[in-house]
Amino acid sequence: MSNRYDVIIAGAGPAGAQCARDLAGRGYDVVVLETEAEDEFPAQSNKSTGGTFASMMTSFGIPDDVVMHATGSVVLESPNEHFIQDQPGFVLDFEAFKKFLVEDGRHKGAEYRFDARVRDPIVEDGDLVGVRYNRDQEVFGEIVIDATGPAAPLAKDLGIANLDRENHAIGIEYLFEGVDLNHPEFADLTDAMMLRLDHEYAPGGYSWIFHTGDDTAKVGICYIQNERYQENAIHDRTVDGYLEHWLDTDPRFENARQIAESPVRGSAHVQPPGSMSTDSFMAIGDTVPSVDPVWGEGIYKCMKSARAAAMTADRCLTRTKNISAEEMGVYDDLWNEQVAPRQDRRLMMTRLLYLAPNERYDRLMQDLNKLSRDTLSDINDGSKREIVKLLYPSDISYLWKYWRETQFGSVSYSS
Ligand SMILES: Cc1cc2nc3c(=O)[nH]c(=O)nc-3n(C[C@H](O)[C@H](O)[C@H](O)COP(=O)(O)OP(=O)(O)OC[C@H]3O[C@@H](n4cnc5c(N)ncnc54)[C@H](O)[C@@H]3O)c2cc1C
Repeated sequence: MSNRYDVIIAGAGPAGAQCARDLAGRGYDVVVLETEAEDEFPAQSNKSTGGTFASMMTSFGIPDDVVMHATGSVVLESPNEHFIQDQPGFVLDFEAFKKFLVEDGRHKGAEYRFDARVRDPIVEDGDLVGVRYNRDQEVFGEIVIDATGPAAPLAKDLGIANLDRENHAIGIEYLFEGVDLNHPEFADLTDAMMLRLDHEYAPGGYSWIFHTGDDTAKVGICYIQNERYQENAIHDRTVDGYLEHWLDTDPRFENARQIAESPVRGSAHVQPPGSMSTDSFMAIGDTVPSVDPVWGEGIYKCMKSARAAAMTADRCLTRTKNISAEEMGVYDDLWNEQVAPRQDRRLMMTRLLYLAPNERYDRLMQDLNKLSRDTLSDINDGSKREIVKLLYPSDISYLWKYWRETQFGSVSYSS
């Protein structure tokens, strides 16, 4: 087995595995190091609801057989209102999706090493030349890519990722059967992906029901964990406690039974990305935080960042033959232009959304019902003009709260 590659990728999540597909497809020697054992893969990393849209499926050639259920609409719920947008989507079997990406990458020539927990970068004479994994195993390469999600061991070591605990969002989800998807008190969730803004069930975040066929659905919640976002939270109630509370009090779950044994758990960071590359190094996927305010499309973003990294590696290894920080910086440019344009505004929308009280969510749904489909898509893309249309003078208090949040963090002023 060779121990020298063009590109070393840490992590076989959607980002790492997609990047390997792209690079191997272009003829590069690429190795992916994944901490989980192959016979269990994906175990703990099987952490996503897998809701996505046609653009992701077609852009990355994802086959229908990893789709658990095709949906026809997205529903947004607040405590007393809802908004329905017709939009074809797909709830992926996340395990099958991850396995497909690995197999397809292998087919194209990528090498995978499972049971390989990446520890730190190997730096010689100031140059990054490889990666150390497990106890003392080493692998060498021209370019190293961290795609380990929030773990980010390489990016952290190289001072690239500055993932802040204050911006940490956690999530939990179960698969249920016996869910009443067309309850008279709520919107019809048959063939829908539903996101609910309601601090009773997800203080400082949102909860969801994604239909997965018949009377089954993925049901989960996620929220930002810091004090400011937890103003509406009940002391000592854990994320599991909130999900239980939702299940106990929402009539749609009266006859619901959990199907899968263990819950899906995961986390992400809601914060600006900062720098994403340095000499012969790039950070991709959830190692770099990026959030969509309305739909939360993590998968599409991380696949696009994988493609941007593959394009950059191709350019640096073949065209410019230069892997300096300046050349690798092309990746940062592509990320800001193509992966998550106008990230600052999208981030602001996301944070404002989670800070607003329940009554404001009801009004938001009423307003969304009056807007055109294009307007909503523009809002999700961070259009200032369209965002302003949704704001009221009374929102000044949340804007103020948001400003203080971004200036001072949450714990320093918990009055
Ligand atoms: C509960 C939940 C629900 C979600 N639902 C949706 C959704 O419906 N739609 C959507 O688009 N997005 C969703 N997301 C977000 C989406 O899942 C992520 O954005 C996406 O999985 C990120 O992919 P990634 O490859 O960057 O990282 P990850 O998926 O985190 O993959 C990282 C990989 O690296 C491996 N790894 C970690 N540490 C090491 C190490 N030291 N060495 C080697 N390997 C390592 C892990 O085992 C894993 O395989 C959800 C996230 C959560 C937590």
